[in-house]
Amino acid sequence: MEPKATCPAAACLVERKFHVLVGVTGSVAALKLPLLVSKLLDIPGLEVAVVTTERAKHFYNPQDIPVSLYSDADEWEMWKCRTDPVLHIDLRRWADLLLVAPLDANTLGKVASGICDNLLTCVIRAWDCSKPLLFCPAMNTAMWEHPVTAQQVNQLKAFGYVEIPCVTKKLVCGDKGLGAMAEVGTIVDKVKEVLFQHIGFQQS
Ligand SMILES: CC(C)(CO)[C@@H](O)C(=O)NCCC(=O)N/C=C\S
Repeated sequence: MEPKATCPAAACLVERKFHVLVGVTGSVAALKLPLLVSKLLDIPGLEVAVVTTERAKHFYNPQDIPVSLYSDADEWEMWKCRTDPVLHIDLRRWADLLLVAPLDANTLGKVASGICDNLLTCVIRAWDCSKPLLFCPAMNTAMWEHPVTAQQVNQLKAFGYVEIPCVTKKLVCGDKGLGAMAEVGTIVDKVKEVLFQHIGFQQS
């Protein structure tokens, strides 16, 4: 995952790219994934990879995702015996920032309670909390308004994860209300903000 330096000295001279791992889950807002990845790639110095849940695959075409796209099967393809790499650990090491967009109601619940039954939730479960984790909730308004949602969003914030709040829209099912994923521009601006903070730390 890391660029191979030709020699140790060169390693410190190579300004490696800032690694953004995008997690995508089974909200209809996952149809925005190609646009989100495209806008992130417009930021100089970023390298992007995607981890998808199985349900998210219903909402985008993998041919529209021009970066590495990992799913549950990849973990099991890679690991056959004890000396093989563990994909969710490789990914948590590779990533400097994790952006879960959209975070659907199901995965919100899993993350809030530590369930890790797929590649994405395993990456999150193993996440190094010294690195930024940003999440973009997206779900039907009725789901958003259920009292468990606020409890679980607050639990993720208590972990130190950063919420990019959902917005009010006429949703695809016809309901009008909160639950729409934040606009892609808002999400990308937040990533830039965190990135510049991070670089600021590096340069200080
Ligand atoms: C899809 C998009 C981005 C179009 O603007 C917007 O409606 C949205 O974020 N919806 C997510 C909410 C959701 O998952 N609804 C599921 C049932 S209503």
